[in-house]
Amino acid sequence: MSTTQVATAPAAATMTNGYKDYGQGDMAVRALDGINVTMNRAEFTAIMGPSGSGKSTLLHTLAGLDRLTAGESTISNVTITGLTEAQITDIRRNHIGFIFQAFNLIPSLNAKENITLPMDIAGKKVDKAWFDEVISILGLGDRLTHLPAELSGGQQQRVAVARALVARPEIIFADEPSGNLDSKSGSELLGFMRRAVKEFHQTIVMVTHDPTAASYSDRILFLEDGKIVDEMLEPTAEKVLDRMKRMGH
Ligand SMILES: Nc1ncnc2c1ncn2[C@@H]1O[C@H](COP(=O)(O)OP(=O)(O)OP(=O)(O)O)[C@@H](O)[C@H]1O
Repeated sequence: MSTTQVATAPAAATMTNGYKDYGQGDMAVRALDGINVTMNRAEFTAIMGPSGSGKSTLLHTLAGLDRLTAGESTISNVTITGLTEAQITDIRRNHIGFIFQAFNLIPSLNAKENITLPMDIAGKKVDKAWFDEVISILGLGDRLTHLPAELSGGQQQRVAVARALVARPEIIFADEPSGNLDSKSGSELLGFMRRAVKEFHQTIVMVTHDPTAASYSDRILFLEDGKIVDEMLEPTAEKVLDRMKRMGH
């Protein structure tokens, strides 16, 4: 290994001077307004902020689902700004996992097939021991042959989480992952995501409106009008609620 590789501890994802404008002229909206952020490996970051502050836009541009108007972003030390769509798709397949509120499970595939689908598409071999560990921790062992329609909401969400984790992506982006779940399933899911960060050194970036969900993270970034206006380390639900009250939302 060369000394340069030893000397740098690359971030899972970064954005430098990120701007995103939607629309033109009078209709133009600046959704991101000069974002500088580093998502460190093995860290769980939550993104909070009022409706329209740019949370989803930040998640989508970091994940290469949408392009910045100006600025730069990296995944796994690769600058994705300026790559072709095909190259970005390749980076997404190989380095990124997604957990969205709509689970996006394929109705005709059973749980196991849904979980391994991204790896099958990428032509990657599934690590059997790791697969078994994820399934066991998520309690999905006896549900693997079920179709999504035969699973509860919480089980479907756990399948979506397993799908994101099994490939061991560099980084997982989650948009309100516990949004549709009852509070017990939601806290189980968030507890598991936290465990994936602490025990398996997974990197997770999650958008949420929920102070309790955000309290599972290591760090919260607060967005307002497309800018990061504050950061909270080691958050608790009380601290987050208190901050939201002080800021008037
Ligand atoms: N495709 C689009 N075309 C035009 N404007 C958009 C588009 N997507 C987002 N915007 C605008 O950009 C701004 C930021 O939107 P974004 O969805 O990132 O906010 P958010 O913080 O995720 O909001 P919410 O909490 O309501 O989901 C908003 O003013 C929104 O109306």
